[in-house]
Amino acid sequence: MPAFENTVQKGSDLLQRMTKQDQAVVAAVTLTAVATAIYATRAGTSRKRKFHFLQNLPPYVSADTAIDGVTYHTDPRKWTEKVTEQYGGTFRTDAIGRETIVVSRELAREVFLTDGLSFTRAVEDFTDVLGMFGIKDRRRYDHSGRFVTMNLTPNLKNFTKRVNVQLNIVLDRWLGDLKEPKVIGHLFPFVQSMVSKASTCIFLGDEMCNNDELVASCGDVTKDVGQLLRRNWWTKTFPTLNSWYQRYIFPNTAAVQKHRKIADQFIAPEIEKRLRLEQDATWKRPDDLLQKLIDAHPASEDYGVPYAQYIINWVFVLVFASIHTTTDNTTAVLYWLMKHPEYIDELRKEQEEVLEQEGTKGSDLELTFDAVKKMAKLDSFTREVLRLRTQDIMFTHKNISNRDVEMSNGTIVPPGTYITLNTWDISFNPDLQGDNVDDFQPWRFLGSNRQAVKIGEDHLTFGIGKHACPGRFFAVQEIKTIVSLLISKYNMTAATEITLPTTFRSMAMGAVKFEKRTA
Ligand code: HEM
Repeated sequence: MPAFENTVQKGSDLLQRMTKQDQAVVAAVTLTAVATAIYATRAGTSRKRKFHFLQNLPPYVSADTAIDGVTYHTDPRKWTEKVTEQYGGTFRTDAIGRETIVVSRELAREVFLTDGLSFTRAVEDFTDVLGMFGIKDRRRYDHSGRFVTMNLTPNLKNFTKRVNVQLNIVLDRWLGDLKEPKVIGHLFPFVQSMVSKASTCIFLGDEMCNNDELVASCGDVTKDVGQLLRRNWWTKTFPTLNSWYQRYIFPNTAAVQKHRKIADQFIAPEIEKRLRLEQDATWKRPDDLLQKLIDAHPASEDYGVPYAQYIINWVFVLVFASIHTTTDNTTAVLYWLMKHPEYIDELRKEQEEVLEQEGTKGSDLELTFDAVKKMAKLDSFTREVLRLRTQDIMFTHKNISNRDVEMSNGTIVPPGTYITLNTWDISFNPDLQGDNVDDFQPWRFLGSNRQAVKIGEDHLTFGIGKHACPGRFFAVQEIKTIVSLLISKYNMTAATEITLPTTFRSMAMGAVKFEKRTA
């Protein structure tokens, strides 16, 4: 018997003689050895990259490097500012948890528009929400942008009415008739219940948005799935294992299965019901995105998974893109307002004037689509908050091609590596944003034709280019409607100190007191 086969045979005999516990120990040791080898190889590669003078790479600045007393972790905005002053616009860092090249504002458009550089694929490398939710063949959902542009945005006028009805239901539940003032400890859950109820109404229809379990699931699912990663710190340490784990292990965890089960229980029968009713010529098609998804994807075609599953996956593609992002930004706008309550009166005055002009004052539905659109001060306020939130480095893209991508300033992005935008250089640049960039100036964009939905190199919250967020019209409309409703109905004041976030990834904090407005 040749030596190799001999060794394999001996190994196999040995394994068979072992107890179950011994076999488990051998398996664990082997797995650890493989993982350590992968990690060591990656760490070696990353160390090699740090010899930038040998490879003509930009300088490397670790997130732990203190510059004038600040590290990325203690003050991301200041750190980015200091690094930019010291090293220029282009540098490399590990501040996003993996090594990336960071480039300045001149390259913003190019990063978003260059073929081979992908924002979505970079996001997936860090948090593969769709994969974790068990959506495997994700290229089938690549036309989500087109779907939203064709089916959500053109119907905003009609949808705003229904959004309003749902928002009022949630307000009644949380605040009732407010005989006594009420303090809400953190605004996020309150805002999330409004956004998820309103979005469920538009996505799944008027009937299903009365199902509290389903609405709560749509609200919580993004956070619950995201938290799986945070709880498993080691997935960050071993990036290769991370992707594998996200796709094959997380979909089976209780947190994900809970949301899948709720969707199967409530959405699947509704899809089947609608398919049956399609045969009935007198049936009135519901006006919601679920119906538009069914219409756009004929049940007779093969989608690789059962039809109801496919449509449910689509619903969750939309839920993941919209509910958490809108909640997060609405919460931010409200906290900025609590930090600067001196602007509430001006916003209320604008509201009164617009409602007078629109002739809706005092009616059941005061805040129509047109009324909310006309609130220019509120729009500028919203955009100013979005500017101040994009304050350090963001929008990591990955080179998904198999060749080097050369940027116009000569920076090389090797295949499989990351390039990130220096958003401090964009959001705090006087040429792009005007004077006093460090200050909160809510009317900064008033009368300038730079609305919150107007994307460009000076406003990157929604991306730019062919994949720019198609849901931004709905999102901004929702943010403005929620703020308008709250300031018109309640007197809101800070009940504790309000702290504003220092990075896009962190959140404002503070309790807010609500009192019923009498006038
Ligand atoms: C304030 C809330 C929101 C923020 C900050 C936001 C931000 C973004 C960003 C940065 C992108 C990627 C852009 C790019 O790749 O260049 C994106 C894509 C997308 N967003 Fe939003 N979004 C928000 C709300 C929504 C809403 C309400 C929807 C509605 C369903 C939505 C649907 C989508 C879709 C479908 C895409 C993928 C577009 C494509 O790949 O072509 N988003 N969003």
